[in-house]
Amino acid sequence: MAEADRAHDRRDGRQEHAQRVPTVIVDGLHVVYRVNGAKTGRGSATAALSRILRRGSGDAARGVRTVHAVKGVSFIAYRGEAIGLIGSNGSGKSTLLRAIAGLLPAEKGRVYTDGQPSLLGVNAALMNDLTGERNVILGGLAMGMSREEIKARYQEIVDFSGINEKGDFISLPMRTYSSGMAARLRFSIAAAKKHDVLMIDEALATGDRKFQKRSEERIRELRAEAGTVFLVSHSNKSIRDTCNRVLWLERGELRMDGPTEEVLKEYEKFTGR
Ligand SMILES: Nc1ncnc2c1ncn2[C@@H]1O[C@H](COP(=O)(O)OP(=O)(O)OP(=O)(O)O)[C@@H](O)[C@H]1O
Repeated sequence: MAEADRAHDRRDGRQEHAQRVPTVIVDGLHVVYRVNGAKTGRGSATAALSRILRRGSGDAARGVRTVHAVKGVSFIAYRGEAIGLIGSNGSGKSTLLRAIAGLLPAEKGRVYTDGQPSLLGVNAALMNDLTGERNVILGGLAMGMSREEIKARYQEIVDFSGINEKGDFISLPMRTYSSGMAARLRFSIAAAKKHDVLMIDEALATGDRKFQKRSEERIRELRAEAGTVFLVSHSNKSIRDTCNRVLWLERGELRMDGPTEEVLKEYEKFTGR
């Protein structure tokens, strides 16, 4: 090939690259949980001793049960995408997100990410005995924001959460909040920062309708800011309103991956809704 052609190809490649930047690559991922002492009637000291003395080193010999939660999942997520994760209870959605966030090891296969993905609700290391106010600072610092950045965005975070709509709750310890209020504050803190990859697990289901609308709006903004958003939800409406692409998991396997409407149509046929 002539040098000019090669240069042209390189330019084309760069253009393509500029248009679709991968943020998460999941390649043949398997995740297996190991549960110790899962069988009943094995809690006694003698049973434990005989387990220790038993020969063999396999999981079964050690009395460990395994749950194969994610089975050979592969996909590439790009910048600017909002990807919904759907599937029946126990299909592996949360497990997949936790593995992408680096919180669970891969049994087989690989996960490549651009930067550190933020998993909402886990990465926000909030403390129940501290006030909402202190938690905004703590959560902000935990996400890598500077004190100045947090100060500048503090009011916006509190306003977005709506915690103070019914009185001065932000100066009370978080343990006095309802689960919905706590979830709203967590979402507001996480959403205050620009994320390369933001993963939200059912967060929208906890707030009331007004807050859901606000958070859906924020997800659209985060997407526009060129990050990638993953959303696990059992609400097909939330998925429709916020996501442009959907991954459908069933029994740990990726059953379908495509545009929201196409996948939801098949999923609704499957669930009979
Ligand atoms: N900590 C754990 N230890 C052992 N098994 C687990 C653990 N967490 C989840 N599992 C199992 O892994 C499988 C996938 O669970 P996961 O929570 O990822 O599903 P999900 O699709 O998020 O479900 P849901 O819609 O009910 O939240 C299930 O069979 C579940 O029992």
